Amino acid sequence: MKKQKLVLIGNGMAGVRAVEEVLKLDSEGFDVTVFGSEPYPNYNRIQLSKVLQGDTEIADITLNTWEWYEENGILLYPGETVTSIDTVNQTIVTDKERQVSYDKLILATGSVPFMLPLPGADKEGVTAFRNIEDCERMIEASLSYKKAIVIGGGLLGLEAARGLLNLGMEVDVVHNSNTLMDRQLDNTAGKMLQKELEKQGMNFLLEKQSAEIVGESRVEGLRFEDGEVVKTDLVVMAVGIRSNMKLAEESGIPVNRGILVNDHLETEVPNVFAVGECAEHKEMVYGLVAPLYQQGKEMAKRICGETGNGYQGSVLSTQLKVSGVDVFSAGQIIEEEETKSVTLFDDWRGVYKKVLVNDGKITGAVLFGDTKEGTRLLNLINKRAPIEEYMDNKGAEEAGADLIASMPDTEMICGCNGVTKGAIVEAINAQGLTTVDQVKGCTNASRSCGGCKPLVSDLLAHTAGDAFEQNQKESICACTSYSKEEVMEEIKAKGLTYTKEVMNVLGWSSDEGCSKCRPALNYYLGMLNPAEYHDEKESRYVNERLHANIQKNGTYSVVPRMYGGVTNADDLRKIADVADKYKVPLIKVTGGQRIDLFGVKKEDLPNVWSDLDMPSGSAYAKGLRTVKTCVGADYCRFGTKDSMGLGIKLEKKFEGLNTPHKVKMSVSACPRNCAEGSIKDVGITGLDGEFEIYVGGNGGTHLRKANLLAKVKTEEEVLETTAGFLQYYRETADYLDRTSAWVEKMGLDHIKSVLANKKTFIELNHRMDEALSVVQDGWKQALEDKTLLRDLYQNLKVPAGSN
Ligand SMILES: Cc1cc2nc3c(=O)[nH]c(=O)nc-3n(C[C@H](O)[C@H](O)[C@H](O)COP(=O)(O)OP(=O)(O)OC[C@H]3O[C@@H](n4cnc5c(N)ncnc54)[C@H](O)[C@@H]3O)c2cc1C
Ligand SMILES: NC(=O)c1ccc[n+]([C@@H]2O[C@H](COP(=O)([O-])OP(=O)(O)OC[C@H]3O[C@@H](n4cnc5c(N)ncnc54)[C@H](O)[C@@H]3O)[C@@H](O)[C@H]2O)c1
Ligand code: SF4
Ligand code: FES
Repeated sequence: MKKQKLVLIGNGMAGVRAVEEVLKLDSEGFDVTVFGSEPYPNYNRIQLSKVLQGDTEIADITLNTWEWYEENGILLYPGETVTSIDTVNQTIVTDKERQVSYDKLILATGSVPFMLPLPGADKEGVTAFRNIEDCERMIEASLSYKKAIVIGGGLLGLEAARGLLNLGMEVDVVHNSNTLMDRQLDNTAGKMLQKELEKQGMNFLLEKQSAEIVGESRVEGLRFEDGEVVKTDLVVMAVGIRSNMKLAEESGIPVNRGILVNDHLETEVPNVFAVGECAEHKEMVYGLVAPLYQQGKEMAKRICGETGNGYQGSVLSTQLKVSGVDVFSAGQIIEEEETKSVTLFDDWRGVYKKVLVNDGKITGAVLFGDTKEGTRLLNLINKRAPIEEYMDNKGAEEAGADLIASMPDTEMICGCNGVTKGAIVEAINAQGLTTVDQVKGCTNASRSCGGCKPLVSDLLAHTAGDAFEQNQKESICACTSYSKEEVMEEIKAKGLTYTKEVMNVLGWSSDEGCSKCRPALNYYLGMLNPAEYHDEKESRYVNERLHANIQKNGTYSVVPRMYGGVTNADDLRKIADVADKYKVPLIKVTGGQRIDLFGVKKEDLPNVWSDLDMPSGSAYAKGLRTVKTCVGADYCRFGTKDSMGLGIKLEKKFEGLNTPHKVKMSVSACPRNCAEGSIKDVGITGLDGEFEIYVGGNGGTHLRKANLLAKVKTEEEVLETTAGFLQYYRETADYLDRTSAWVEKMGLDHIKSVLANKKTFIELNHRMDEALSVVQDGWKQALEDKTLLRDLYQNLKVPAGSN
């Protein structure tokens, strides 16, 4: 049967989940095309709070990898915005003038942050907090500026404020009412929350009306209506969101506060659906993922021609993601005339619980300081349970009964994803799951805000018993319970030689593995057996497979190697000729002292490399990127050493080496450290008669100053110590750990003691030499292998917006 064309506008959390639901019901029925204005695959927007707070990284919040789209045959156009819909001829047009027809269209355009229309709101230093760019903007501001104001004391504002405090800024939160989170908490809980956050260092300006953002081109202060001006370098607006429905409205699809939909998420226009924050269902527009995911499930049934009761609306519950503060609320928050409540207020322990009752039925709850009962209360509110049900169980809990054991199977464990205790227990028993990650992989529980992780963990301990206890170690991914160390042991003991074999022999739960374990296994296998192992291109991330970095607009960047940042007229001429011939729109000098050609079309990549005839700079690789050097003794009057010469030697020695994550190095010829060794994975400083070797520095999001590993006398010793350090990192780090994280994990003293052991040091160097003996240049290898060339550059299914 001919496949139907399903087009999704909006590559965000609600839209992509809805597509997952469609594929679950009918994996063969649709050709799916996805447009997303943001230049990324679908990521967990919720976790941006955690990124800002320094608990996770942007790289770790991807929900659906590039490979996921590819594997499911989905055509993704990232960084491309749909600008109009012709609902009569069933076509859409994008800002790149691409026209695509559809049989079924899903609008999942989300929300736009509401920006207060204050005079001065367009100044530099004023931002929303909605997407990766906003998050990066705040992190960047924290590197140069000291003071921030967050306007809005709701969930978003408080999570942003906690993040900015963690980034070392002073933070004022400006709120227009006298209670924080006034949409989610009552006055008592709001005041307790304020006290707790003040202890953490937040300053509150309550009942304040902002009037103007003052400053020249950049924000310098915020003026209130009462005339007071508070100084600031950054203003974050977190005063709510508005449905993003402009496209729908302009295309004649009926809207109100959102795009109007019925119980099956159908708009009033045939074959056009809307889901997520852009949709309005029964006068409600939702701003949390739980209802959006429920909507997606019901919509998928209708799209796949299945029957269902349709979406019936959701009871909202919220939890603030600020560590050290437990707040939960659900359903009704404030008492009405007929409302009764069960209240506990323990000022001593800082615990407050209020359960609201109408007609003997539980209708809402507010918890502060102890939120263990949150999920249970949400379940009771959802089924409008009689208050006795809560009180009876409360007795059991107080008598010490196990909360998890006493939960019925129908009770919800993961509110975001609608996963019940019964579903998790069934998955644990049927598939022998022993880790939270595995439960996430199989059931979706804990895949969104992560708030239910402790409950999932308790449930695992209760259901899997010993197996869970033994498995407190981190498994590589949800496909297996094996840790990295165990997998490496098994590879060595059983002589395993390729990724599928490892998965097979070690009983992976999925035959194909996943985007987390495939690249990791490929790395571990190659590292353990460099001479024999055939690198599996298909197990690498897409940038590494293509030997180029995909850019926002779907084109690629090309960086030839420029050893030690030193170049010559011939190379510069070649680069200029290539730039002219392929109409390269941007030539940029990088922070690593080389030249980047931006905007190269995918189909031009092989010819560009061939014409350049220079080694690849591996700017895409988990391997040595750059060795930055200062000008050194030959030219600088402070220089004590030939920093450029040593930099070139280091780069020539380690280029092409695979490492768990990217590695950046530098060499400076005096302690003035012009090549910035204190933020490099390996930074060398030349002194009179010796070199200092610093390791584990990081200049990115998680700034880390490098530690002094060793002082040595000669260049030879620098090369050997670097080799010993890098090989030990290669052998013991988890795949995707930067040296900064690894040094913290292992401890500097431990690494020093390993390298101080002469025998171990020689063996590490020996194994490094073995690894280096087989490295190949990525571009050369691709150019020489015609099959590879064809597979990589002609068969790639993700056009990523390419022309
Ligand atoms: C920092 C932060 C923390 C949060 N924490 C929580 C939490 O703890 N719990 C919770 O439940 N929720 C939380 N949320 C809310 C949650 O992230 C949203 O409810 C959810 O992401 C909405 O999903 P969506 O798909 O409707 O919209 P979005 O995720 O915004 O996706 C819409 C996408 O469509 C794209 N788009 C729009 N128009 C077009 C067009 N014309 N063409 C192509 N693409 C287009 C947009 O660029 C966007 O990428 C948080 C939100 C933020 C910002
Ligand atoms: N943990 C979570 O669940 C979480 C975290 C972050 C964001 N979110 C979601 O993201 C969306 C945006 O969050 P939000 O906090 O911006 O929205 P919100 O509407 O929940 O809160 C905005 C707050 O700003 C206040 N406000 C409005 N105008 C103001 C003004 N002029 N001056 C000072 N204060 C003002 C409001 O009183 C309100 O308390 C919401 O849908 C929210 O549910 C959820
Ligand atoms: S690090 Fe020292 S030697 Fe090198 S350029 Fe700077 S001042 Fe000169
Ligand atoms: S409750 Fe949010 S991920 Fe489970």
